Amino acid sequence: MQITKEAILKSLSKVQDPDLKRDLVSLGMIQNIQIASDQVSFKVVLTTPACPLKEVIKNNCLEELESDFGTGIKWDIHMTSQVTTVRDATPVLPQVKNIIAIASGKGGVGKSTTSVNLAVSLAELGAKVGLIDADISGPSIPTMFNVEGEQPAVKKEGDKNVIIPVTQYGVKLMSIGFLTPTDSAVVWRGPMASSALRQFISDVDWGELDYLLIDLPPGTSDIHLTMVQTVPVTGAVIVTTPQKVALADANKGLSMFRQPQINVPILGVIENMAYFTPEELPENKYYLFGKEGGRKLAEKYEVPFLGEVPIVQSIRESGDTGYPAVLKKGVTQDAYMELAETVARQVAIRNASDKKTEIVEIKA
Ligand SMILES: Nc1ncnc2c1ncn2[C@@H]1O[C@H](COP(=O)(O)OP(=O)(O)OP(=O)(O)O)[C@@H](O)[C@H]1O
Repeated sequence: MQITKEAILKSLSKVQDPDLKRDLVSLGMIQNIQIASDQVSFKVVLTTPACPLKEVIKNNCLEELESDFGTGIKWDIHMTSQVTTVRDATPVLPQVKNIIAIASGKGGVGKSTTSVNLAVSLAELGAKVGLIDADISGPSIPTMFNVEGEQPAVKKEGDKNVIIPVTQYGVKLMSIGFLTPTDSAVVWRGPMASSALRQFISDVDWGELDYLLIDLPPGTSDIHLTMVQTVPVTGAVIVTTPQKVALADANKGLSMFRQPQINVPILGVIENMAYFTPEELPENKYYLFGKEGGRKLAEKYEVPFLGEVPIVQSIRESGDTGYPAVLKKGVTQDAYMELAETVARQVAIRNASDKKTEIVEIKA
């Protein structure tokens, strides 16, 4: 077969993205084809940073090309990535590709710990990441990032004051905790917290982001409604522990996003504290709170199970010292990096469905 751009595209249209179940050409992933006499180069633009299927996709491309054009050509395949979005026409945060709500039914299941480690893992994978701490019940993110007591700077843009987020470990941060002194006993009323969240969304200079994570308060609250009324959310991640009492509440949290008038897609369920493991003996697993509760919740609602994180002493210590567990080599780093890859893949799968999430208008 003669080598032309069209012939190369025809050959590559036989290669599917295993997650998105569509061919690379119709997904627009093949770019910048350059043909020299016996050498061809092109880019494969994947939809997630550090896609775990990178090698599989590259090999599948090579196989199709060699079967159509023989083995005499040097194929220079450059694997790169660009996070996808269905938020491109939205007036609120147009430069933010994906907004991910992190929710839980019950307090204390490790939602903030998971949000922090997910945000840092996504940044470690090469993505541009922001994190909003909207948890009025205990804004713990400044502590978990070791930026307690920091004050975000403010700059003028025209007549508007714009807040510059605090950046730590490659993640841009805004927290309700930055607005109150560390030891103060300010009780956040719903309307005050809602107005702070609205400000975090519209008055903060987030710049370009691949993922903006929002750590919500536990349960269902005014804050959840403010979020979906202020900004179209790409999807929600539900964090739960495996025991019955936590699962009962996680059911409610998950159902809230599913209500027809809210209609935020569920990206999946994360099971935190899935089992206890001593760090030096990771093959020993003790199912303190029961086994696979989160997985069963995901099955019941037919949503993806995103993964499990064990109870490890160093995860708690990392939260307290403000140096996220994912930054230290070991079982916890592996668990969080894998989780982040899975979340990024689910975002790409959700975006390939092309359905936009709309801002919710709730009638009083
Ligand atoms: N996998 C884990 N292993 C060990 N400790 C953990 C793990 N996940 C969370 N923790 C610890 O459990 C406590 C509660 O976690 P965290 O504050 O993240 O929960 P939360 O669900 O955000 O709570 P809330 O929403 O009520 O503020 C913290 O001390 C945290 O360090």
